[in-house]
Amino acid sequence: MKLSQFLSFSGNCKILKMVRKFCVGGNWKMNGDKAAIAEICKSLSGAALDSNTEVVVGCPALYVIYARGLLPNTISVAGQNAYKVAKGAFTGEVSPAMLKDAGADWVILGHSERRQIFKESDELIGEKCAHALAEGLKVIACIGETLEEREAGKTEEVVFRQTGVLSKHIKDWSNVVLAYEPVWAIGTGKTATPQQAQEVHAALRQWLTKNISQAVSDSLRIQYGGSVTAANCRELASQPDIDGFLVGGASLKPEFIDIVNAKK
Ligand SMILES: O=C[C@H](O)COP(=O)(O)O
Repeated sequence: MKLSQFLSFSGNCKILKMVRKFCVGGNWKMNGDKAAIAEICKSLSGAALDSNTEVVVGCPALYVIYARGLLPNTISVAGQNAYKVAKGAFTGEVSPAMLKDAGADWVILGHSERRQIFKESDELIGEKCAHALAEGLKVIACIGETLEEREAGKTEEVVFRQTGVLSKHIKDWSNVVLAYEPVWAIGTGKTATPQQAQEVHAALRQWLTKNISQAVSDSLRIQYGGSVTAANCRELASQPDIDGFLVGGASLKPEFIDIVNAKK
């Protein structure tokens, strides 16, 4: 093989390695009842969704079976939390095995609302991720800095620390999506600019290369979350290191379909 052919071949391999399937999650949080969930599922079932985008809806645990029964198989269902062990005397908790049994394929872990309101530590979130993966669930692991931390110039320090603790517990990243959600952008209408989000995603990818492996850095999907709407999703989706979204408020509305189709 001539040098020019080799360079072109290796260049193409690099491009192939970079292809990560866009993944959009809707996090319904503690919203909805049977009527509202039926309405959302009906609208998603009838929509023309980009088949190149993976779609996951994060449903309150109580409604996982119900939503699963109403959605097409092309849309996965996620729990929004799960405990770190399979069963036992943990009143009020739900295990990954239970979510799986109810029809969920995914679980969202480490959301900032879990970290801040329910005081979940980095360590507990890491343990939950390890157990959920061991039980066969795919995991959307959330990280992100508060406004105070951003203003103190600590964004990278915080997200690297959170990812570092995850990496102590996660040995195989193939069933993980990382969701970067700056806390100051969640539910506030203040979206990170595409440049701000891209900057953190690119820094995370460099961190992954240095601290885990080039393969994980190339293949791990990093979603952006925080006031994503139909109006801002396309520009965010055009950033090279943004591989999807984790959507809160807008996932309860018909505009979620436009967000799923942001790459179309
Ligand atoms: O999990 C989703 C995030 O908390 C974003 O929520 P939001 O889209 O309502 O800002």
